Amino acid sequence: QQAKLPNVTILATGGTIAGTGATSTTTVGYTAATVGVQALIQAVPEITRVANVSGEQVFQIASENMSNEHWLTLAKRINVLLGQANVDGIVITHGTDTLEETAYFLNLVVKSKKPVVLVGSMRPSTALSADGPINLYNAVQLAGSQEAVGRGVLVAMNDQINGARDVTKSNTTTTDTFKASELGMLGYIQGGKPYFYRTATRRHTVETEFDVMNLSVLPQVEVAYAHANVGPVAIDALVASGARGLVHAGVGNGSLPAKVRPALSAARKKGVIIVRSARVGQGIVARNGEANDDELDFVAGDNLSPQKARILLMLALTKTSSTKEIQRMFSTY
Ligand SMILES: NC(=O)C[C@H](N)C(=O)O
Repeated sequence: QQAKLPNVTILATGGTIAGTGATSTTTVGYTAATVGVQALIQAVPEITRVANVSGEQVFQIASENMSNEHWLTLAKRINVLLGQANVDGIVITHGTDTLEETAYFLNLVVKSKKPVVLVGSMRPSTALSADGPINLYNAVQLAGSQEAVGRGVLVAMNDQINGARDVTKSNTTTTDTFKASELGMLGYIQGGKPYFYRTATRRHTVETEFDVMNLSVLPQVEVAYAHANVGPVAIDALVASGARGLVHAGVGNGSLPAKVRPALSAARKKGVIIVRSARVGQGIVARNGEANDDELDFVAGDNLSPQKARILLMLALTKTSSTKEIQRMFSTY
């Protein structure tokens, strides 16, 4: 242990960053989540010069298999670690498919100002020009930096820093996939130093009202996707399966197709909370815009993607079932 260096814990969860392929040119069709955390650290000995690093294997999964239960386990472990004086920051290695969702969940339930940085890779560890090692090196430096304190959960990939709320995977395979849509990234990591230009304005971490430390399950919230010719089948099935909340990934500005509106309205009358969002990927779904939310007693999803609206609605339902209160939360987080 070097006294001057920050203490960073790496929590490994799997993903392509821990993946292996048959050959150095295998960049699709590889196996995710095979390399353990100690091997990940040993592959980048440079990080031991910038931080005192320790590793824990929390799970070993491809992130398409990430579940609410995994999130609760991860959040609880992070809160315990960050409560210790000998931990300055945390890096989570993670598959990229649901990385943005884990990041937003943690952004709402981590109770510390210390840096929490998610990192993954688009190429497996065995590939030519694998992006995992440099991403991990940058993430550790960011998690150990003073600059990252109090900024909420961050994503460090491709030399760029993004905030958990706004970042999304935007390309199926390229290494520059993580973007904050039209809102832009927060900064860069260059030469081992973070450069921040912007900061997230929505409340996060220590400023939220959510606490998962005593929870073992989250309320069931599902997403129903709209498209031309859509009918009520999926919505009715999701409600019948016991959903307490439904996020409607509407077309355009969160519009409700005529065959969908009665099914959503009936679900609301049964007590299911309905959030109107959009499948478009950019822009705001505002209250009483393309639908009369006051009359339907629905919640407008602001600019959250459907998958992130699901997370906020789950956490909201741990506190309240009032649409007014939930609408306030969607304007706050
Ligand atoms: N690039 C990746 O990490 C993709 C992988 N399917 C995962 O999310 O685990």
